Amino acid sequence: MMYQFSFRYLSRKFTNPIITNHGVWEIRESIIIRLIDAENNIGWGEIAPISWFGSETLEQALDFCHQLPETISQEIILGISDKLPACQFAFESAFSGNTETNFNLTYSGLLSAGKAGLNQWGSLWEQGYKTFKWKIGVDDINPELGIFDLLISSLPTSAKLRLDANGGLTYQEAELWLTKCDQFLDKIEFIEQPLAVDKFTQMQELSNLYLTKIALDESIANFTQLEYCFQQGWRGIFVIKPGIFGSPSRLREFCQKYQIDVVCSSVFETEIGRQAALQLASELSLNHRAVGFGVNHFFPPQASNWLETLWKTS
Ligand SMILES: O=C(O)CCC(=O)c1ccccc1C(=O)O
Ligand SMILES: [Mg+2]
Repeated sequence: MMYQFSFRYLSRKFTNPIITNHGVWEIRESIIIRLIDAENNIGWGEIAPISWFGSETLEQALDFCHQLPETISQEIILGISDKLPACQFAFESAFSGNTETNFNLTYSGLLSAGKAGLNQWGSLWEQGYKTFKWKIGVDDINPELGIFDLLISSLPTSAKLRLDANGGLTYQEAELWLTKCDQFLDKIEFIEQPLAVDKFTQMQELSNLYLTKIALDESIANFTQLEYCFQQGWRGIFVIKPGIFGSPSRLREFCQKYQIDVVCSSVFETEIGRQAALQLASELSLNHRAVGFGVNHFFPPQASNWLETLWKTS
């Protein structure tokens, strides 16, 4: 099978910059790809790398697209290097051929870091969100623990909260957070990536010492890392970002074989990457945990004809 290939660069501004332990993220850049087969069927894909998470950079993805010929084969797609996981995802999912849009999923709403998160969950709750995620490890631990107290006591009893440290805590800070969370077991779903990627053994230790569940995220950003952590005996939660993880078929195979406890999450993609990622999420979310695909992160919202408009520009 041969495809005509074209691509466009896209950049969008976050309504509220995303603040994590890695710094401030204001603009989401990505690449939309289009593949057309011999019968004129069109497949769309999105390359949305996050290099600080371990994927390729946007520049590397652009270089890859620029060096491809205008007509590409299935072999080229299946042969994309593991060093370009966001590209693997985009090209492989462009022709996954699924048009389902009504996934049987529940969604987690992302709150801003710091005090700003305190007055955001209410409107999300009214929209039906029951699970929220709040970034920690952004400010000093004491003020953050103070804001946490306010947040956890204001949330309704049936709400669930996830804390995401993006690998930014020390071992001692993680112990303080886990001690705190163990007092709210009914409301805390898990702590995500408390320690840096090179602190796997310590995270395993923490998961044995505390009742609050721990989820790995940065530690399992791609297939090699996922296999490593699984082989080392990780049986906690696995946060998977399909958009940067790599080949969707290889991911599907692994999850089905080992039945791991998965939480799928967004990489702030457009509806193109989102559709493909949610399709995977609906297949992989065995425990039906809420997926981290909140909405309305961008301003202005995309017009309904944005793709058409994007392809008119060059
Ligand atoms: O998982 C979610 O709920 C939202 C997505 C999210 O938090 C995220 C999005 C882009 C990059 C990193 C992360 C993260 O989980 O750390
Ligand atoms: Mg995370």
